[in-house]
This record gives sequence, structure tokens and C-alpha cells, in this order.
Amino acid sequence: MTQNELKTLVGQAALQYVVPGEIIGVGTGSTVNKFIDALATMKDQIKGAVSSSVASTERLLALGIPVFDANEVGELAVYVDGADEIDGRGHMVKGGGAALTREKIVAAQSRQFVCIADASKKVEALGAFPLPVEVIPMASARITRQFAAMGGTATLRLKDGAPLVTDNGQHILDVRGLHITDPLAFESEVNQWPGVVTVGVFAHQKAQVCLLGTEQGVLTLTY
Ligand SMILES: O=C(CO)[C@H](O)[C@H](O)COP(=O)(O)O
Repeated sequence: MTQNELKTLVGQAALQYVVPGEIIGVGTGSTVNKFIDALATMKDQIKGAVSSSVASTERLLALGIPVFDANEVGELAVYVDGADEIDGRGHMVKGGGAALTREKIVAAQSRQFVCIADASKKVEALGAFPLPVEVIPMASARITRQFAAMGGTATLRLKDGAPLVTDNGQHILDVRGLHITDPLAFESEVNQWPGVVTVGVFAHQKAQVCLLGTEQGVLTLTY
């Protein structure tokens, strides 16, 4: 199976976690796009979605799924999102699509995080994928130095030759060379650095379930 087919498989499999009559938390990325397409087949059974990005909002609305502001709704039963890496305890690296801040907000508002990913995302330890960190632009040079002091090399993410601007109007640093042995402690520490909006380690907002797309079918991992 191609990676695209595996993404379709897990996107469809996530429908089993959709609670009829509820508002669903929806993440961002190519795997989530498959979930959104599948969700459209049961749009009459749900109230709508809370979205983690402008891109997902546009896709949801185009398919006729109402999108609610996070502040208009209470706790969500389930949040479905992809990941760039997921370890054996449900800790993830996210933000390859630059949506990490809103993803963490919607995840925090949800009782259950269902991660959907193809098998290439499963890792022993986080850190091979460059770690996305959303930062306030005026702090990016200092934050780059702080990562250098812990052995990481941060580079400003560009789009069309200019710094990428997130949905929140901020910048993204991608950090290579980190060894994240304690994701909870790492996330807590980096989150405290002035100018860091969100670090792409999701350990406090980890997954409770991962639907992993493999050649043998969908593997359900629980944490
Ligand atoms: O964190 C994300 C976006 O910010 C995505 O969930 C992550 O990058 C995985 O994306 P894809 O499903 O396209 O591989």
C-alpha cells in the first residue's frame, strides 16, 4: 500500500471514535484531510467541528460541516489529528504543518486524543523529525541560541523565500539534533522560554489512542 492509501485507511478508521450528536475536534495535515473527507459521509449525525487551522476550517466548510469557535463550546469528546512522530507512550512531535499551537489548544479541550498516522511515524524516541517551535519573531534569535546550548540547530521555516507566518501571525523554528529523552520535562522547560508560543512536543497533550496504518491493516495502540 502507498503512504497515501495508509492515510486514507486510518482517516476512515477514525470514524469509529466519532460520537453522534457531538462536536468533533479536528486537527491538520494530509492524514487529517482523509479523516475530514470521511467525516463528511456522516455530517448529518454530528453537530460540527472545532478546527485547528484555517486550512482544515476551509476543508470542513467546503464539505458542509459546520465549524465552531473553540470559545463557543465546552469540552470535546474526541480530537482526531495526525503526528510527525509518535513514541511508545503516545508522546508526539507535531507541527510539520505549522498548526501546532491551535492543535495543542483543541487537544487540551478534548477528553481523548486519537492520533492517526501511517507506520512511518512510529518511533522509539522522539527527535529525528526536526522539532517545530512556534515563536514570537523578536525572540527567534535568542531562542535559537538557547537550543544551540542544548545541542540543537534551529532554522527559521521559510515559505516562498520569506519567513512562514502561522495562522497566529508568528514564526516557526525547526530544530534538528535534539535527543528528547524526557518529553514531559522537555515540553515544560521549553514552554517557559520567553517568546516561545508552543513547542511541538505533545507530551502533556499526548494521544490516548493511535490508529497506525500498516501493510497488515490498522493497528490500534492505546496509552
Ligand atoms: O502536526 C501537524 C500539522 O501541524 C500534522 O498533524 C503533522 O505534520 C502530520 O501531518 P501529515 O498527516 O500531513 O503527515
